[in-house]
Amino acid sequence: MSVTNLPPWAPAEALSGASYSAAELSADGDRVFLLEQRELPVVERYVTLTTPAEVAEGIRAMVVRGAPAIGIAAAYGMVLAARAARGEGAEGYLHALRRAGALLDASRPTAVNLSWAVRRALALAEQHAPRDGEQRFQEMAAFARALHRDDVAACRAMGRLGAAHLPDEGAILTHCNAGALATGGYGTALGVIRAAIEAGKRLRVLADETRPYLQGARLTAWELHKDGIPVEVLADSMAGWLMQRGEVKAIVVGADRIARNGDVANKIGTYAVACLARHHGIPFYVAAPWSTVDLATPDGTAIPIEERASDEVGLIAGKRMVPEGVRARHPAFDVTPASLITAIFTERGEATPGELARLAG
Ligand SMILES: CSC[C@H]1O[C@H](OP(=O)(O)O)[C@H](O)[C@@H]1O
Repeated sequence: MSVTNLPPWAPAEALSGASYSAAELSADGDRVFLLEQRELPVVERYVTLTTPAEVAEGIRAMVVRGAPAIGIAAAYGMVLAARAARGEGAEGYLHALRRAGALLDASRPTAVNLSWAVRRALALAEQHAPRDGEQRFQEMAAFARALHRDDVAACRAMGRLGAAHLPDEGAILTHCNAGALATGGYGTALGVIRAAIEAGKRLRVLADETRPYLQGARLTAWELHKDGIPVEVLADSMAGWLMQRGEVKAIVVGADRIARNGDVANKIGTYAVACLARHHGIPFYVAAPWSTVDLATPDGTAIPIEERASDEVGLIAGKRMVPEGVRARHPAFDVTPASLITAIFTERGEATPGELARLAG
């Protein structure tokens, strides 16, 4: 693994459509570039990875995070596996891709985009295994790049749909980071906000800091400030007070897995925000690509919730905040019931949670 302070790709190569990107594949398909999100907003630094195991560790350790972004990173990890297996016959190739897929799929459990991307890569591997090694590798790279491009297009499509539901002016509350840094580019929840502002709406953003990884304070604020979009950061305890004072006009969040009945798994704290929104009669919107919808999961009780290390809560910038010997709970996600959600925006259309299956096509 190597580290650089500048995007290691030529500007024309980035599929994100921005000067930065959560994950990119080199032109030769031999390296995966991840923006080291644990060091933002202070340092913009990129890590260059060359094996599926390194990509899996980058996802587990949250170098790259965000449901669509980790799906894209996993797809790029499968490209590295296909490249390394160019000299293998069909059986050896499939064994190598299955091993890489298992590593990548095991890196984080909640975002369905990860397993969705690995499943699609393995389906392609099954289909082209008998072909020449170089041809398999190029086909896997084309698949992964198309998945990245499709995600950016999906973000822009759902952004346009959602933008119509936002007020002409006022403050929009967000939770966690569902922006370009969590996707292939442009963002889901932040894509709705970007599209609304591009359409002339005079909006500003209240970004929940979102302890303990601080995706809101460190990542959402960094993205929006870079775009010149007005943003203020809130401690997670402040949202209710600002809703009670009438300052919050709407709420838009992302998702990591949407069950068939419309229940939504998202960053821990989302459920509390949704309860407050309902109490104050404020619209609560979810924006997510169809790759986040999991029709095989009947409802939110069946969504696996990632438990992360206690010290990710107990330490802040390496400084101990919880006494030694005292455990800090760390569920990384919670589930917001469909009944608290006003509408879900996807690239296939918008739906109330109960109507989601209608978009399945
Ligand atoms: C556009 S998906 C973003 C989604 O993923 C985040 O989780 P994490 O930062 O732990 O990967 C969070 O739940 C966001 O809403």
